[in-house]
Amino acid sequence: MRVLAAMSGGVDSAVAAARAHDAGHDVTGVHLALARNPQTYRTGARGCCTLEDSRDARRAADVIGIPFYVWDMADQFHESVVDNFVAEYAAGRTPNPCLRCNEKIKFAAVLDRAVALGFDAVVTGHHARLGADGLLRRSVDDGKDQSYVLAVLTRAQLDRAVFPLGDSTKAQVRAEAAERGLAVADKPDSHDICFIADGDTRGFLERRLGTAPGDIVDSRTGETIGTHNGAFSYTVGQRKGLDLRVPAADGRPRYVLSITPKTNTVTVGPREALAVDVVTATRVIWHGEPTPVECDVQLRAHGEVVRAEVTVEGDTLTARLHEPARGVAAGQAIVAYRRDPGGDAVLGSATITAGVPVSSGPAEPAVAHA
Ligand SMILES: Nc1ncnc2c1ncn2[C@@H]1O[C@H](COP(=O)(O)OP(=O)(O)OP(=O)(O)O)[C@@H](O)[C@H]1O
Repeated sequence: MRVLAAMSGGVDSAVAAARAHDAGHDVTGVHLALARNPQTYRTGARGCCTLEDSRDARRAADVIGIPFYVWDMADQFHESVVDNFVAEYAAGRTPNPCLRCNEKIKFAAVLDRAVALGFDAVVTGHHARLGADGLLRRSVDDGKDQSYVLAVLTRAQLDRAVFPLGDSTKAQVRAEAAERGLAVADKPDSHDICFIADGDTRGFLERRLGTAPGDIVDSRTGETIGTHNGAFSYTVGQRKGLDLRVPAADGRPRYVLSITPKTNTVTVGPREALAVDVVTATRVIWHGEPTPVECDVQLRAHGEVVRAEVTVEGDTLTARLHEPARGVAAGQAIVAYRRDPGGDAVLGSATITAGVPVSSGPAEPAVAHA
């Protein structure tokens, strides 16, 4: 196959490209320049957007012995990922930009351009597997598994994806990189959000959206117990960073229960009020298995899995959880997995719209738009 290896400048994608080359594919390496001002992006720790990353990717391609190009995708990245990230927070939701980048950039803009240039597939260093049945599966390395942020891909996108690392642990990948003489063998893993240089999401949102002082309200009493600089920078389930002037009567911490953009209000309550046992979601990608189906669901990146009955009707997915989950935020993905000894298989995914609090009546939106 003629394949395009997406090379971030990190160790994973360097080894993925090398393995694709060893497997006999005709591999071309491409680094995506995603930053409009690369110098403002984090250097060193990040594996995606700096000039240093671009040079690391080029050096790795040279060692492997494959042609290498840099594609400037900064405009598409900013429009599809960064602007969407800001808009989602402004609407009171909690987006996952890595998932969005996979959906709109790596396996859409990049894949489309690759196909137009005559490539058969895109190779990445994601930690995930593709089964013989075409279903996405978790990596053998639980701690590194990235199936959650890939679960949004359609069958057509998965058919043109190659993930050479899914059967390896991160430690094995690093050891192999060293054996291959790849200078990135010890490069630190990327963390946080690549376009937020200092890791301060709230500061980033305030620079984009301005500050908008408003109230933090107690769900039980309706009393204003604190203030904030913009409801948009909070997330359901959040406990830290709440500036409360009235301590809780029971002395227990309070958590964000909901965000209401229209009134710029953040509502907080005790931990037990976060528990939901029904989750609804939209923008469904489902891989065929008839529903209702008993499966595991994951409700946020690196979150725990919960057993549930999942039903898909049209573009709505409903998950009835067998035990309550907390911190379920609109805008995050719900990913359904079928247990499988060869790596749990992704049955489908959807974007969370609401969680229904345990033993409450009709669905209460996690975000009130009224
Ligand atoms: N700027 C980029 N240019 C090209 N490919 C990229 C870029 N950023 C990410 N990728 C691709 O997406 C994959 C997953 O990205 P992610 O940021 O999660 O990687 P990572 O864990 O940092 O991996 P790596 O060690 O390869 O950087 C990478 O392995 C790579 O194939």
